Amino acid sequence: MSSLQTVQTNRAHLVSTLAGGSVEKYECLLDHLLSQNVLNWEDYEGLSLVGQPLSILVRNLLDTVTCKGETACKQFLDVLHDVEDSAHEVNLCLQPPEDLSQPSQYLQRERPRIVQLTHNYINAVLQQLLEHCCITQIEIEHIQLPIYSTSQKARRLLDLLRLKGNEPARYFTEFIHNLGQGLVQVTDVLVCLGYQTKLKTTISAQSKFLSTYDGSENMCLEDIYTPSVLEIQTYSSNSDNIPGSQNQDLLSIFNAQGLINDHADTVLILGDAGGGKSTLLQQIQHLWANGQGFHNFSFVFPFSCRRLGCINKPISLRTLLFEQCCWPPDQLQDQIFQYILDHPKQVLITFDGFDEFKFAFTDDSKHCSPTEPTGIAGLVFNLIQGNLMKDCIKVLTSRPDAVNASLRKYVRKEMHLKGFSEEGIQFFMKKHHSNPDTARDIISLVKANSSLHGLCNIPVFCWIVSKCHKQLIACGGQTPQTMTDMYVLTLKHFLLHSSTKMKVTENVLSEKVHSIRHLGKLALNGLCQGLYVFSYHEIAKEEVAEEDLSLGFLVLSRNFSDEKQASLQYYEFIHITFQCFFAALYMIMNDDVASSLLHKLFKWNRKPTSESCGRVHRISQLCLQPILHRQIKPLLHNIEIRNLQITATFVAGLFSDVLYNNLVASWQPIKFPKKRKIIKRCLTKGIQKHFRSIPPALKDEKKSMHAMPEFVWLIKCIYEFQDVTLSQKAVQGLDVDHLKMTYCGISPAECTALAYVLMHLKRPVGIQLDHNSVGDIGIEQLMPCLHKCQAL
Ligand SMILES: Nc1ncnc2c1ncn2[C@@H]1O[C@H](COP(=O)(O)OP(=O)(O)OP(=O)(O)O)[C@@H](O)[C@H]1O
Repeated sequence: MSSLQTVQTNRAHLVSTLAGGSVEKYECLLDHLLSQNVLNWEDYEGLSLVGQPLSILVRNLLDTVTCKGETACKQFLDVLHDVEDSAHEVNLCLQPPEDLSQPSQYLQRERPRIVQLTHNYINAVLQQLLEHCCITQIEIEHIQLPIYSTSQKARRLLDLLRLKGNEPARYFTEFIHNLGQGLVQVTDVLVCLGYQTKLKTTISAQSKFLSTYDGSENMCLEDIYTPSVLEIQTYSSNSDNIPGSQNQDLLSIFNAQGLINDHADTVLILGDAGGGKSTLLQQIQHLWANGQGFHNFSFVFPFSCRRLGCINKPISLRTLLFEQCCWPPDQLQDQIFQYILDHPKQVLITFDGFDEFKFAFTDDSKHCSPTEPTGIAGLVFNLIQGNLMKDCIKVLTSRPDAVNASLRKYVRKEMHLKGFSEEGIQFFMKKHHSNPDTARDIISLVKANSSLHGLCNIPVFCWIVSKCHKQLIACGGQTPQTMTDMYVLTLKHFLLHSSTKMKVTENVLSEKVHSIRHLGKLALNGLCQGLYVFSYHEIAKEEVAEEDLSLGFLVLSRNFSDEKQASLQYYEFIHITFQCFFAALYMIMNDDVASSLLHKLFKWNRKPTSESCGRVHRISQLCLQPILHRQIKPLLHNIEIRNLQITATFVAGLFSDVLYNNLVASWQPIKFPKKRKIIKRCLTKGIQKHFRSIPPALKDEKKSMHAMPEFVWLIKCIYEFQDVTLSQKAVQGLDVDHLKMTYCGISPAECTALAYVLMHLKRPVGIQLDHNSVGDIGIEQLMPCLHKCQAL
């Protein structure tokens, strides 16, 4: 009997078997018939109408096949036989594409196998195609309709690709084929795509909101993110034309411009406190996780050095990635980890806040095994060096001070984050306030007030100004001059808003003195012990009550608090600078804090003492342990230098006339006048010591002084103190013709302070400010001292 006759005589049987079977089986049959050209697309479309009863579709199929004659019927019977046979065991071996100029034909020929191969991972596949702009989100939504089974979704995808032209089909063909020459690699990658989807979901949720906003404001990153000025550090001797030093976008972090060391994998991003380093990383992670950028990375593993520092047991790379970022299904762990190791170029690892890591970088010990556990410091350092995950890009952010020369050997590229430009400030204000009138008022306020303007290029200050705009506008002419003024303003803002009962006219500082004291003690003890995250028990021990927590300065640590139970929650200050601010408040308001301690605050030694070397070990043990109630005095040495400087700057600022009077009226601390005198003396002596170290001029040469960053810090403290006589006194001993301040990390805020002090110079000097980020706003800040500049 011919095949045609077989089909015709067995029609009733075929209809009842096929129509009584599953839709999946019928559609699988169609896939095979299409792939073998028994059916053409027109036939296929007519035979795969959704919503039609299966019996009608089967009858139509038999009609179509019989109309096509003997050969078609034979192929039909063979295919039917194959489909029946392979119901449990499908041959998934894809044939390689011979001719990529005809990708649609390949996809049609391999259709049954592609459907089988991809349907379990269809979400991940669709995501991959979206990221490569092969399909759109709306198309995905159509494919993902809940009426379709996963196989049907895979078929809808293939149907769509046929209509989308050559490029998407070619990408998909390559994608499917490049996965490997066989089943194992194909599933490897698809399994990894599943893991990628999970990782993206986790990171998307983690990066959605800005972490350091107080609890009352749930600010979405994408609603507020403002591009900051990012510059490539080239260390070119020619300061007039530094190639690539201009503002860069986020993609430039990964391109080849400005490479210092081709063989290294670590990109270093430096920036000052509150300059936006964490936010920048968060934006990269957010864009990646939401398929909006950085598509060349299959996996992004974000780490906070603050959190890593608290891992005090040996850990392997594998555990680090899976435990800290995203846990894969148990049975797939080996496969996924092997894929990660085999494809390091597809992996991005970010380490945020290296200055908080508490371990100084060293390349002493080599660790190359991805599965053997080792100490967390060794693991991170070996990743940075490329002994682990060579060729995988690591992005490390840090405040400048924490990076030593031995780390620099492994830096591929160094970039500096310089905060907001003029346009950035305005952009931020407009994003922060949906009411255009409010945004306009704040922008005019900032523009009209030079010192405010100078501060606002640092994002965290921009946020403060924006948040406290009502008080600022109400201040009238008396807007904040210094960084400390800004923090006091924020303090009052938070205190006022924490209680609905409090009236603006009441002295909030005096009302809430106990809360400030509790938070201050916690902050200072924390700084002294390198603690930035506090357990519920530590908080309770420092007598920080619910009422103090409700002020909003301490927020739940996103990294640590997974549990719902109060006793398992961890808190951190909304920003590290606020921890420094509260520590400073505590030092000046508390008569128990000895005045001699203030001397120490301003006389720290840059070289590590034997005690501070030992800190590395001690702190790792202390991390997340209850705070020990020790004397504050001996531990002051242990404060990380940058934080110590910020705290000292706040201490100086709290003694400015305006704040001094305000705080005396609120708290009446007995030792206040004495402490003020000490600070004044420390600052004068500090700067004079600096001048005394200037070597005498060589014969026929001008006498010049090369300022160190500490000089700029002292000037900043003097500015914060806001005392004209102190400024005059500070520079009266400066007898130079040329003041070189290159590489001193000077931004507009420092320019304001420099102008405030240098305007009292007895005679004009030449000032050299290359390799800082002065910019137009900085020059504007320098105006008051320009008459003392022979050359700038
Ligand atoms: N690009 C940005 N767009 C909008 N807001 C920003 C941006 N960068 C920073 N901010 C604001 O400034 C705050 C501080 O920024 P961030 O924590 O990123 O600074 P940082 O450089 O990591 O500081 P630190 O070194 O002290 O940890 C953020 O919480 C946010 O409010």
